[in-house]
Amino acid sequence: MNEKDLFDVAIKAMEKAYTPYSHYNVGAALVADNGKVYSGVNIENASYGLTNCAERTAIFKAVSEGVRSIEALIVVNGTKEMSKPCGACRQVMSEFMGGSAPVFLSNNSNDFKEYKFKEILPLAFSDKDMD
Ligand SMILES: O=c1ccn([C@H]2C[C@H](O)[C@@H](CO)O2)c(=O)[nH]1
Ligand SMILES: [Zn+2]
Repeated sequence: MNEKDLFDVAIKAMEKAYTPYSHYNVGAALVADNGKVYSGVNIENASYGLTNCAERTAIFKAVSEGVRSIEALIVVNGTKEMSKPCGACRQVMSEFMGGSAPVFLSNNSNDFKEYKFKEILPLAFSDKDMD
């Protein structure tokens, strides 16, 4: 699965985003250690702070099926602006991603910026060595 395939999965997943408050749709897709691909969307709430981002939804779906390591992750959104995961999601990523694992930040138009995880969360508070 390359970043283009992962992009297609995330864009398709994004149709299911639940965003009655912000109308800002986000989709995420990841490749897990078991070879499977998991997707997630943002899920908002009338109590705004309880919103779960697309990235964490995808990660929590994977981990709840036994995944403990994420090999690659992409984030798309419904606009032309590139996605930027929030701090909470970056911290959750640090639990399951190695420092060199690729994170693709994208938009709705198949533009990519590829980062190593450690580039988007330097000095991570983590149990692991971020290599
Ligand atoms: O990387 C991001 C940034 C924001 N959001 C969501 C949270 C909220 O539903 C909406 C606006 O912040 O976008 C994500 O899911 N992922
Ligand atoms: Zn987030």
